[in-house]
Amino acid sequence: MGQVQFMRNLIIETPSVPGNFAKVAKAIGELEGDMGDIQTIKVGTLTTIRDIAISCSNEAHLLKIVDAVNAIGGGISVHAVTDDVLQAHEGGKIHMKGRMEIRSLGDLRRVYTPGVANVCEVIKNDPDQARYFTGISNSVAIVTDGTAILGLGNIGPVAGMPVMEGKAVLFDQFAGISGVPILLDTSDPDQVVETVKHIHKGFGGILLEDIGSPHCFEIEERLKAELSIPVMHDDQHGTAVVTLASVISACQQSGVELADSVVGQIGLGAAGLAISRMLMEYGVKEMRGVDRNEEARNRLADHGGSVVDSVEELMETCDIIVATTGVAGLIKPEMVRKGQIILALSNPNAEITPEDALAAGAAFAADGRLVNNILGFPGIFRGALNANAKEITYPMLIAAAQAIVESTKPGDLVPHPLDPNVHQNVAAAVERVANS
Ligand SMILES: NC(=O)c1ccc[n+]([C@@H]2O[C@H](COP(=O)([O-])OP(=O)(O)OC[C@H]3O[C@@H](n4cnc5c(N)ncnc54)[C@H](O)[C@@H]3O)[C@@H](O)[C@H]2O)c1
Ligand SMILES: O=C(O)C[C@H](O)C(=O)O
Ligand SMILES: [Mg+2]
Repeated sequence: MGQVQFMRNLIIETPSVPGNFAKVAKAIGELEGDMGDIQTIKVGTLTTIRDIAISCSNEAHLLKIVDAVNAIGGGISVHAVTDDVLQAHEGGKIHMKGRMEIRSLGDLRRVYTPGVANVCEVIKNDPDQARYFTGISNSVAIVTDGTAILGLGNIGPVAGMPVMEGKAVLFDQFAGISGVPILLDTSDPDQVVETVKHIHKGFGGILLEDIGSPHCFEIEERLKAELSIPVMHDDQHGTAVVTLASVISACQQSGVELADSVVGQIGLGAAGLAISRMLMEYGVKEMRGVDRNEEARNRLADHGGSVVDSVEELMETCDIIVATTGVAGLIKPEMVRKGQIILALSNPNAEITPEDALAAGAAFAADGRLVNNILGFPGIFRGALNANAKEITYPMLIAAAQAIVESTKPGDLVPHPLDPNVHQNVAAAVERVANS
């Protein structure tokens, strides 16, 4: 199947006779539609209605699938096409909720005035008490300027809000952290730094998200230096942690020594430079990189990596390939060398699909849906907040990567993102290092 960007649900009616659903599945499969969740909405005496999630390449591809299902005949028909992804976003994905219910006047007086004044006094007299008597130490600001939303580019912070809300949902579910999106209408490093400094008191940490390069580097460095709470740019370090973990697992499983491997990075922006730096810090034989932007190439060289001239040259000369360009289909199957490990991490569409990379001879291949910073940032912040850490350091990040490797089942590259153990293990490892 080609790149998956288009997700819709087909509401399909079939006569309630065994074998009819198989006909539908065959028609969809023959056109390379990828079936997801299937829900039976109604089983009637005469007909059955199912809601089938489909991933396909584009609208034209979907229409072909609909036509093919309708062409089966015998009473099988597509009733409607719905957009479950859009529906799931109606009203937004997050909501600020109280942790206490107010059922009586007594509750009201405890939660609100006059009782609350006493707590304000306690904090005024000893500001550290805010850690216990407010939610500040459990809240992380998710800050974006909208300049590098996934691989969609500079689409602005409001269009990027669904991604930020998504990160907030993940923070809540996997780490019990309140993630609060902050949308900035400036990308100027001075203004971003000033703004975040002025709002940081309400948060225990700052997650910078989808802020483009090169301004993301200056913004993160300055905020880390000026704030005494953990600051992390997810696209840099969250991604680097998960990439390091998947590279370690791939090497372990294919009997390759990472220390003897030449690793090639395609795209040296926020994610690519951080991945290169982390792999060099961990220890690889050589780190090579390519980018269409000269400044980006120079940054890799400044950090000790070697620059090559083309994607083709990189593909020819490296054992392990990581790509973070935002350009779908950049790696052609004919560029893949037998036995290579290929992590094409751009979202929403990869530089090469894992299926195509494996078919072209890769030993291991994954995309950005699998190797995703979801496995890193919730646990990293949980661990840092638990330890009351003032910053997130390299040793904390390496410990997070090792915890991901240890949580990975044999045969897999990374753990399943819904496995709660991985987030707990990452948090525990980060907390341990922060406290040491
Ligand atoms: N899987 C994950 O967890 C994860 C995490 C972070 C970013 N990403 C993905 O990585 C991509 C890049 O994100 P980013 O934040 O680093 O963006 P970025 O804009 O900072 O970096 C992209 C870099 O790719 C380079 N580039 C673009 N086209 C190129 C080409 N044809 N050849 C060589 N270089 C090229 C650009 O010059 C730039 O330096 C996005 O698609 C994003 O979704 C994935
Ligand atoms: O948001 C994701 O899925 C991962 C990453 O942060 C990205 O920008 O692609
Ligand atoms: Mg991102």
